[in-house]
Amino acid sequence: FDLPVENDSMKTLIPNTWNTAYLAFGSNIGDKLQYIESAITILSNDPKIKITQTSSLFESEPMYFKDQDPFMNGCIQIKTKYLPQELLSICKEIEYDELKRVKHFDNGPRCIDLDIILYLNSSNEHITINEPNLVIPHPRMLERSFVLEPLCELISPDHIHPITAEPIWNHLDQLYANENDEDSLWKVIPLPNMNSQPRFLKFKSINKINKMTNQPYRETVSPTYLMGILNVTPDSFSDGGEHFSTTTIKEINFVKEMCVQVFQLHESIIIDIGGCSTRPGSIQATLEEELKRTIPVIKAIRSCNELPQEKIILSIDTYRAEVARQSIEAGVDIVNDISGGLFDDGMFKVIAANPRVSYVLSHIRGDISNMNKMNKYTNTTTDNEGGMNLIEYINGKECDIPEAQFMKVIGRELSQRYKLAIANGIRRWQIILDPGIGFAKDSNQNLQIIRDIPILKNYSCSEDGDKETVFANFKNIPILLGPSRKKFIGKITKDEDPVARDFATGSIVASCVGFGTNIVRVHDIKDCSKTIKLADTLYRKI
Ligand SMILES: Nc1nc2ncc(COP(=O)(O)O)nc2c(=O)[nH]1
Repeated sequence: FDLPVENDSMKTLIPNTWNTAYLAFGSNIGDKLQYIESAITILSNDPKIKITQTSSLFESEPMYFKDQDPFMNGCIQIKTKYLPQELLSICKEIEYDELKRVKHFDNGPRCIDLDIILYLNSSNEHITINEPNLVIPHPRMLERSFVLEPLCELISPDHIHPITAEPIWNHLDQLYANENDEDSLWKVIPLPNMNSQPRFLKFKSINKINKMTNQPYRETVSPTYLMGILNVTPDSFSDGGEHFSTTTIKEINFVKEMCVQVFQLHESIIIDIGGCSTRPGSIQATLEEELKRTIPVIKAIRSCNELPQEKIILSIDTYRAEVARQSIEAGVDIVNDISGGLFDDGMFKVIAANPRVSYVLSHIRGDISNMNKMNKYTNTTTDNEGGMNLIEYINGKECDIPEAQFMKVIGRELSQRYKLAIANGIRRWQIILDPGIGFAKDSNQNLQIIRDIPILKNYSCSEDGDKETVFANFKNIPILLGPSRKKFIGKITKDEDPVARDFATGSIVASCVGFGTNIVRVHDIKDCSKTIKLADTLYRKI
């Protein structure tokens, strides 16, 4: 687009005030995430820069020059006192002086690339620049899904491009409407390296047009992950503690048997180790007891060289920060916290200190003893809490249809936890969402959660008028559901005994996949590995 060289926007910059900028990053050499993390850390250590949001991480095929490794891309939102040209110098210093980038040729391989995409003054007005060494908005941003996709996670659907005068979200839809395969991206969630090899959870959705309604929609096209439950508690309602033992031999043999079954159909398995039952009304184990049950099992699994370690993703099912911390040290890759950080103020800091550990942020109300009395989800109970003037979107459009109200309330409450997690330094790319089946929901609401997964996946909200708050957008964040053997199933099938609900759980698991769930947490690993494979083939054609 043709920008006037001289324009008034630069005159609106007030010295020494906090302005907003959006930077795009990319790397396709070496440990890409290490370079990205290093660049973000250097920026955050600068007193004139505050990192306010990071996007998801995406893997994309190289544009322009094809014969090179795939890129890892994303965006960050910063507050900065640097003027645009000063910020450009900071980015170049980080690329070439700090991280030793060597430029071979245009669009060639690079360890790190930092581009200024957008720059807004302290009144949130766009600054436009057209100088030989700096053009803002970035002149090629509208042709790049690896910039627009992460950028649109951080800006509201109403955010207008200052030159085209169109919402930037619309430019992303227009780009995808071309249906070019190289525009579709893999969302990657980093896990701790193993034998210095990077590991990731990978997810992919594509934008499609419904040929009958001509309406755009997003379709999940990546395989569903199976999360197998390994409860090492004596009272977990569903498996009666069949795995609870003072030695870890039983657990190791159980894991070996699971792997044999699952790896016939799936590339990897997530094993979720639980040392403290969260059955409604259950007595909570002490911290010491939970540590004694879980840490030895994690260490035993991780030290067993008969297991294909790189294909085993370990998760700890805990709401305690100290259990999470010691479990990470012992080798878990995911912290699965049913409380969304509510039960232990220290949890978010532990997760933020480990940017390669993934975090399941779940929805709940109250605590284990009273949560099932707190299942009133009408708009009057939660909106305008603390006077916030919330604008909520589904698929980028404000939506007030009654059918969406239930999941909007869950999305709203989850978004409060999400913003707090981000404010405590957790990266968006670490987060998996779980709307909490069986936690402060009645049977019908548990069924509605499964039906409404597409609403949650497309939920976003901004606090109108408050420039300081984070725009919470759940697009591209994977959804985990844990329906296995739960009471809402038994109520329909008349199965009092949870273990008798396994066959019915299989049907529910297939439905979860059909509604777009990305990870399903199950007890009956053998049969559900087949159910998930079938459902992926049927619904995702993979
Ligand atoms: N993320 C997540 N974790 C969980 N942990 C335990 C239970 C309780 O079920 P169990 O006692 O049968 O394991 N449910 C969930 C769940 O729904 N989601």
